Amino acid sequence: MEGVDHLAHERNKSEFDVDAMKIVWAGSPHAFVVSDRISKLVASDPGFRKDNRSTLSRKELFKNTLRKAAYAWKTIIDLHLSEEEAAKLRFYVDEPAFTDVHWGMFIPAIKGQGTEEQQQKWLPLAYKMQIIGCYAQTELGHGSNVQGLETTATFDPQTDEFIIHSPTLTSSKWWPGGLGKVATHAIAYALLIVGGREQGVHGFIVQLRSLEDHSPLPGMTVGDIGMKFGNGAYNAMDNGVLRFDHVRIPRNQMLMRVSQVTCEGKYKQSDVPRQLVYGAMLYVRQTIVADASCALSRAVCIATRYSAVRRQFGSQNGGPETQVIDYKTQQSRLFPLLASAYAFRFVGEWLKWLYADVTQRLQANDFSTLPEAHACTAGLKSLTTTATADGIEECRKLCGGHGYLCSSGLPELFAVYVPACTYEGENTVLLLQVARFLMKTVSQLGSSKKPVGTIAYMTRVEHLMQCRCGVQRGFAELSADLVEAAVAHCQLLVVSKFIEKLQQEIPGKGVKQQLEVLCNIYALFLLHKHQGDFLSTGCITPKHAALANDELRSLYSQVRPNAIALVDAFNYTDHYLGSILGCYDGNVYPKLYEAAWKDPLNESVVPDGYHQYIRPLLKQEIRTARL
Ligand SMILES: CCCCCCCCCCCCCCCCCCCCCCCC(=O)SCCNC(=O)CCNC(=O)[C@H](O)C(C)(C)COP(=O)(O)OP(=O)(O)OC[C@H]1O[C@@H](n2cnc3c(N)ncnc32)[C@H](O)[C@@H]1OP(=O)(O)O
Ligand SMILES: Cc1cc2nc3c(=O)[nH]c(=O)nc-3n(C[C@H](O)[C@H](O)[C@H](O)COP(=O)(O)OP(=O)(O)OC[C@H]3O[C@@H](n4cnc5c(N)ncnc54)[C@H](O)[C@@H]3O)c2cc1C
Repeated sequence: MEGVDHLAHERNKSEFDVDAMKIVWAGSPHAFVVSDRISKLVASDPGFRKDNRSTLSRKELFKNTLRKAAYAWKTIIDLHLSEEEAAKLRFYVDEPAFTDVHWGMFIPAIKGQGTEEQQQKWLPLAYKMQIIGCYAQTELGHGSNVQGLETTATFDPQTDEFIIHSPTLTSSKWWPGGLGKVATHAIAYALLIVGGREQGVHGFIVQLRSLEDHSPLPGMTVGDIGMKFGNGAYNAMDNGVLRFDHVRIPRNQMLMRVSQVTCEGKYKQSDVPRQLVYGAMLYVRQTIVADASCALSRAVCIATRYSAVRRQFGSQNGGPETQVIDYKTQQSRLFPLLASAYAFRFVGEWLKWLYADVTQRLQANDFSTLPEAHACTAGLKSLTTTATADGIEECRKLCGGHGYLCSSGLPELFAVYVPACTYEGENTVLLLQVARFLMKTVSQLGSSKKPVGTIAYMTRVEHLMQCRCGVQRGFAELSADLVEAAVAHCQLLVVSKFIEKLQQEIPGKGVKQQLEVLCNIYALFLLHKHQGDFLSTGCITPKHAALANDELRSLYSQVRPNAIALVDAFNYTDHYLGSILGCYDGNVYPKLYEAAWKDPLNESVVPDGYHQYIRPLLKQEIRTARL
């Protein structure tokens, strides 16, 4: 039935002020207003239609993405959108594109690693999109091991230029988004060689394509690396391959905030740490954490609404069957994911603050919090993306068979999201970075250097004092256990930031109570999942473990009447959700039925290929058929 809200009875059950929760989710009343306005603008504009994406060929999809990016840019200019509004527009357009890497990596790299002069020259061009940049770090042979990159940048004092060269096949740049077909410029990372000496990996601004006709400049071999996981989805992005054949660039195109090469060929290091070369990664990892709560909440919204619509078994006296959301097993799989979405939202907010704080300090040449910021961004990126990718897949299963249809929105969401576990630092490699930071801290316990900030708790963990002398030995041997310790540290961070959020004033009837329930679910679910570790280390007794489990069940019952309202609080439009199963009005079955008839296979009753392949089979003429 058109226009009927099939979930109205669920919405009527809720015990809290949903509008107030929408503001908590958005971050502030202002953020809510902006997000709400832009989401409706995108949803109502046919130029941003996306429901036909899975039926397009790669070439059609890519061209359509180019059109959308140009149309989005025109919208941003015509409507004089602010940076905040433009970022929201990109979010609701919901299509990976070269613009992500241009704004998310190319510009931040110039800002973080370029000198004042370099910023003045390049940033205005990039802000107006008169040049389009990509971030060319990874190579065919090396991604995680950045110091192992093979591309060389050799200084030629005769001409005051660097010669950028790919000496081997494995030194080909491989993966950079936007590189394949669009970018005019790259920040290319290469091993600097000055006066015959290797000086480590540095970033260089390299023009790739002509600004007149887009043809690759001399010495560049560049193209797309091919189809990626899932139909549609991330294939809108032109991840690329690039080889340099002795390409010359002026000396002033090496990003020189961290270290400089003079025209005489002298290599000089500033007093800023070398790690600033990795600054863009710090920034992007922080945005990836914020994005995790969006992707997870989207999947959870779909699975929760559908679980309230779907009925299986349990009919009494011919009455309706049981809504699957009422099964305790469904709740025990779904509600921890709902709680995780909220938990990741708040830790993402906190990480944004931490990043702003470290950036301010770096500008004032205070580098003291950089290692902690690196550990937090790396660890939380790993934790939240792993949990989100797994969570999206769990939501697909929670929707039964219909979750496997593209029209559920979940297969595409998974395909677009899952590379987040690999890009911007492979998740295990990042956890090893956290482990290294934790072990360094342990080795310093008892010295005059007291751990502060997110590791302050370590002084309170007595048995860490006993193991501090041995921690630098056997890191590689114990790395699998150390990765688990790093995960536990990050989980503690998420829980503690959720608790800190609850210590703030939170207006709105029943809002704080709902968040307390979700916070307890998140924490107790982790305790339940890892109870073996807690029991074996004597942190809890079997009685505690049983109590935690009982409490979890009771918390799930408290969430149940509020579940639909808790996902409504994300304020997602049907356009953004892109899911028949998750549509706001819950009118799932007629929409699924109608959508099926729109599939290209249903354009004709008898399929193409019938006369060639089916009829000869049926007529036993297969031996004489021309196949
Ligand atoms: C269609 C719509 C159009 C709409 C238009 C609208 C326009 C407006 C839109 C705006 C949108 C904005 C969107 C933004 C979204 C952005 C999304 C971007 C998408 C991302 C795509 C993915 C990109 C990539 O993947 S780039 C490549 C990333 N690569 C990696 O991450 C490599 C991983 N490897 C490493 O990080 C390192 O090399 C590492 C750390 C593993 C190496 O270890 P190693 O021990 O060898 O390190 P060393 O080099 O020796 O250094 C060690 C030393 O440094 C410390 N350290 C390491 N990393 C860092 C760091 N990042 N920061 C600080 N410190 C670091 C480390 O701890 C060590 O310290 P010690 O003290 O020595 O212990
Ligand atoms: C969709 C997508 C977009 C991307 N966009 C860009 C981009 O714009 N620009 C760019 O430069 N790059 C980009 N990349 C590349 C990406 O950053 C790398 O793929 C990523 O950093 C992982 O590196 P790798 O591929 O070398 O993995 P590997 O390091 O080869 O990982 C393979 C396995 O080895 C393990 N491993 C590696 N090292 C260790 C270790 N020291 N100890 C224990 N285990 C280890 C890993 O855990 C993993 O299981 C993109 C990648 C993808 C998938």
